Amino acid sequence: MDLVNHLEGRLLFAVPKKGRLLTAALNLLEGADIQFKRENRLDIALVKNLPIALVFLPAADIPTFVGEGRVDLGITGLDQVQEHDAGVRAIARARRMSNQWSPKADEKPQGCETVMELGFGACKLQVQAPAKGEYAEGKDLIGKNIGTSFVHLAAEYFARLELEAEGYKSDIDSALVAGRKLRTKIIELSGSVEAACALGVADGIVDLVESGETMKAAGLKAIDTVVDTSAILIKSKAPSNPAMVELIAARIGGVITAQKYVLCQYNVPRSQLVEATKVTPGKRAPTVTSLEEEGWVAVSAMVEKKRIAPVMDDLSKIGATDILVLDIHNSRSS
Ligand SMILES: Nc1ncnc2c1ncn2[C@@H]1O[C@H](COP(=O)(O)OP(=O)(O)OP(=O)(O)O)[C@@H](O)[C@H]1O
Ligand SMILES: O=P(O)(O)OC[C@H]1O[C@H](OP(=O)(O)OP(=O)(O)O)[C@H](O)[C@@H]1O
Repeated sequence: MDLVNHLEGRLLFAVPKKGRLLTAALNLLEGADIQFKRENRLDIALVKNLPIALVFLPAADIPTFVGEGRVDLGITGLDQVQEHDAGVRAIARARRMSNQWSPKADEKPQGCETVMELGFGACKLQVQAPAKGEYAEGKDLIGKNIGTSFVHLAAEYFARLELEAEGYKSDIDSALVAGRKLRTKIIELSGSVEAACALGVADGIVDLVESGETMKAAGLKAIDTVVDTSAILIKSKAPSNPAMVELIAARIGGVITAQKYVLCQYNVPRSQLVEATKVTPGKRAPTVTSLEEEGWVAVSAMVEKKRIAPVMDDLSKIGATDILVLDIHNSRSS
């Protein structure tokens, strides 16, 4: 089937085609009941049960497609969105400087809007330098060679430091740093950035760190954080079908809530209900029902998964019994 000719009327949804975000993104789609079959080597898949087409793209390119309004929704890292935005600022500045900038009245609004954080893909974009070297802070690397795949964010980071070194205050306008001519040399690398210092290509790097293992193995230390990032759902500023965007966002939001919370049910003496409610306030409020036994109530409340063990300890302490913890398969709050 010629998929490209079957896209008419479908909302386009960009998903990372490989890498760190792929598996978690596919799990989210499954939880949201977005059913599709991806043919071998094809980067477009029609969704069977909704008027949507999935477009599999590199995480780094998704902000461009969404930001230009070519694709309505996307899953990517905040780092990638910020890198894209920094690139747009640099181009805008270059155009302004060369007097080529003329806004068109009929132009579609550009840029991505964050719909929600997705709760996976957490890592940090950090400035790193040799662990045994002389560089201890970002400003020590001014005028040096910096290897990175995040050239625009790295350039803005060093532009800020260079301006600060020249006496500017620390809350410098982003329009001033974007596309600024630098003393620091930003060297674009597309992967294995951590090798750049050991091989003499760079004095420092700007790269992602999750566990810190790669950085440690390469003899590097983190000296500053540029972006604290995780995966986000983004939408274009002028989506083709806003109602479908809302529907998908609500479904994905429900899956994320379900992944984050468990349902805690227990019995407690009514005299302890105020204390119990403090321990399990629920998302809005706990559900309280009377028990056949005089003076007792049954309580049910959503609790963050990561807090459930101490919550159970506290409930036991105040006299709760029959404490059950149930997984939530899916949820919807509005
Ligand atoms: N340990 C990690 N290292 C890199 N990225 C991570 C990590 N953990 C989460 N991410 C997120 O995953 C996104 C995609 O990175 P990843 O390296 O997997 O992409 P990719 O498309 O395979 O790119 P490349 O081919 O350049 O490696 C990053 O922008 C970041 O938001
Ligand atoms: O802190 P860690 O858990 O060790 O993860 C960080 C590493 O992971 C990423 O690289 P990736 O493995 O995606 O390969 P790449 O170097 O080719 O981008 C990133 O660029 C770091 O090198």
